[in-house]
Amino acid sequence: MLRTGQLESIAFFEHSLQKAKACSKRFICKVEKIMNIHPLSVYHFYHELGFTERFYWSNQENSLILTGIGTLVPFHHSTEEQYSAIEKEWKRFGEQVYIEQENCFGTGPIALGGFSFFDNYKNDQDWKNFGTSHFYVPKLMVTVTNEGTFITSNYEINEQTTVEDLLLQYKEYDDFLEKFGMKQPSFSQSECINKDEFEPNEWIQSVKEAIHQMKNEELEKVVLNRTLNATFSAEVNSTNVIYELEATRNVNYVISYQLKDTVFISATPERLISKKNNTVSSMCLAGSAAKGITKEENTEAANWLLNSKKNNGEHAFVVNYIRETLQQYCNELSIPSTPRIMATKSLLHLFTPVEGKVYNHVSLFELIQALHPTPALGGFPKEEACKLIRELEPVDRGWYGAPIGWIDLNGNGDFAVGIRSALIKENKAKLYAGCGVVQDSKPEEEFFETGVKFLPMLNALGGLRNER
Ligand SMILES: C=C(O[C@H]1C=CC=C(C(=O)O)[C@@H]1O)C(=O)O
Repeated sequence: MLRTGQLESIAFFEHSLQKAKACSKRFICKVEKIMNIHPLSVYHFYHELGFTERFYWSNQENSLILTGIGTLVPFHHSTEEQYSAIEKEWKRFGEQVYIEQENCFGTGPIALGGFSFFDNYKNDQDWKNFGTSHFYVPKLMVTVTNEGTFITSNYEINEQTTVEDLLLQYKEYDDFLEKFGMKQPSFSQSECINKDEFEPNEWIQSVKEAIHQMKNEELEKVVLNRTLNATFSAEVNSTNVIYELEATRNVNYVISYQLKDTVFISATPERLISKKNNTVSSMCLAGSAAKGITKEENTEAANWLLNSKKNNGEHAFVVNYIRETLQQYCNELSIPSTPRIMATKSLLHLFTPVEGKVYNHVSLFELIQALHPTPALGGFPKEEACKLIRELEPVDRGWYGAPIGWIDLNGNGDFAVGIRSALIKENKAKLYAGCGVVQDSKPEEEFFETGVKFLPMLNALGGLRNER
């Protein structure tokens, strides 16, 4: 399956092991271009290699699909300095890995992972595998780009490691790809047997309370989240959920991150920040309207949204915040003065793209830390809004609404905001949806909006099957 012949592989491992040992490296990375395989097959059959972690990432144009399985090195920190701690460890890893040649974008050693919404979140059972930050370098990763399909395999070595040890490991990956790389996963959706919106009346009361506080205090916007618990007749198959999300996608990202028995999955329209050399991209996404059925209804909804004072106000907090934050890191920044419409499956949003050029010393982790949470997920002012969220929300956000993505050793990468998401464990899923609350919000309308935000994920999970 792998393109490299046996002799070439022997030569590669002999050469790189010798080089790596000579400069005291602890890891070796091998990248190969291969014939097409479907990354979802690798994602689906990961346990055949005895792995318990897997990651799936695809962006809007499918210009980058990543599937990582197994952990070579984990990085996780529960301190409040998790961004700088992860960055430090990532740099250290970079110094310890032997790479034969400069790799194409999206291949080679990549760390996949994310952060929790709050630095010091409550010890929530649902999120116990995830913590405040979790990243890992996968043992095996498939990358699909416009340039083809690539396999990255990463190996840990020590003084005793022999070429035969590495070849044995390599053969295991090769056999796995030979056997499963083309095999169609069995897509079976489990039936939803119960759907329960968590404390709907209490949530509406919380929105009223937030609006009330805005009258007296300096708080101007807060984003409140609510949850829906769904139970299924059998274990939820996350391959199937990804497949459904991909088949009906019109969001920027489909992401899945599994640690042990828990999977966080998000079909999110929202990018927090991406970086390629000095170019960064972000976006302002806030202000929503439900889509209509006909084209005329959608045009009407889009016009309404573009002219809605309340939604434009909600959106402006995000634009101002992202502008003020990125200005500190960029020598060029381009943000259009008026928002446009972004359409997802069930909603229209106000959307303003952001492009910039950062100073040479600026890192992706620095930008993530500075931006998160934007007023699209926290509120404005940030501290007041976050304080109120913690007071009013009974369910921990975990990784909902937080940065999730990947980074390479050149410091390039892409981080999305984990909204329109669910946490899946066995036959249960908890879905998350939030909305911006401002002084002229109507609690029932916000309730409706969050209800619409649940739908694409609920649908992909199979929760709307009997209602279509
Ligand atoms: C907080 C969420 O959406 C954000 C992104 C787009 C529009 C939003 C809004 O109109 O309230 C939210 O700011 C969510 O989907 O959970």
